[in-house]
Amino acid sequence: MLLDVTGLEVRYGRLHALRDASLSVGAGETVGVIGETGSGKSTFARAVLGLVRPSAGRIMIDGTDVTRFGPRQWRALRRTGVLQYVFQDPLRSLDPDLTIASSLAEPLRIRGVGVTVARDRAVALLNRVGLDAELLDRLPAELSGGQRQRVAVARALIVEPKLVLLDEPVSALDSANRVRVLELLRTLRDAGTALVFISHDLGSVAGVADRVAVLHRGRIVEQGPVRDVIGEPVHPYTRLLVGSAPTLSSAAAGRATRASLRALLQEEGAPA
Ligand SMILES: Nc1ncnc2c1ncn2[C@@H]1O[C@H](COP(=O)(O)OP(=O)(O)OP(=O)(O)O)[C@@H](O)[C@H]1O
Repeated sequence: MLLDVTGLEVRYGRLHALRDASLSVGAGETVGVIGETGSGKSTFARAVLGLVRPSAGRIMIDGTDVTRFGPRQWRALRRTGVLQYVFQDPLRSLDPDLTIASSLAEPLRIRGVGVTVARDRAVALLNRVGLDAELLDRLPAELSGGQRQRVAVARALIVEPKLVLLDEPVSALDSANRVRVLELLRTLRDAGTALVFISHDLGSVAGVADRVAVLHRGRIVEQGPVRDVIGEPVHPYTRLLVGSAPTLSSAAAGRATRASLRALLQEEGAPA
């Protein structure tokens, strides 16, 4: 397993942002994590990246138990490049003061790769994400949002990671750019890179993921192959999600059904 999370719990003070969350991702697999705002998606990403400490559970990355890693161990693990990430806002993944060429080359330069080779590799990666080499000398602010997000994906790929974690990678994009980035993610998946694709939008995830996990109030309430989860959603929250996305399934629910599912969720709703 490239990522093996078991019984993960994260608290912010008295708030349980994640409870007993278990998820594993094998080599070359794409797993979607979906849930509405506040369900704990970003907390899950932050825990896997070592940015927040779990209060219980275990996180294994490529066979290494990272649960109790300190900052120095995390830095060392990040340097191996096994795991890379892309955030919703590409400006968070890209240094605004660095040209695209420098941003792309930086992860390689840190690993001792020479300037010329790093630049050649940057050009190759830009091509791979469908961008022209003429963007190399621009700053992130001089690119469109979709171009920036593709640069962020290229930067994550330049060290040839086994696993890429993407937190809402298409949410800030218009529909044309969303389609482009989703196509790119499919290409990556087909090339054997394992992806964790976090999103509030079941529709975006469904076209890319092999499996999907549904987060609701900090718990994974359902997970399985995309086709099964969409075709036969079991948990009321998943049924509501699927029912609200009529293009995905014949299980599209009418307004009355959606209202009764919401009522059911409210009833079962222990405070998170
Ligand atoms: N640093 C923090 N301190 C305290 N509470 C936090 C912190 N970060 C997140 N939370 C709370 O934890 C819960 C889960 O937040 P999280 O950001 O993981 O949700 P999310 O599903 O990613 O939501 P969104 O889609 O809006 O980003 C929310 O109730 C949020 O208010």
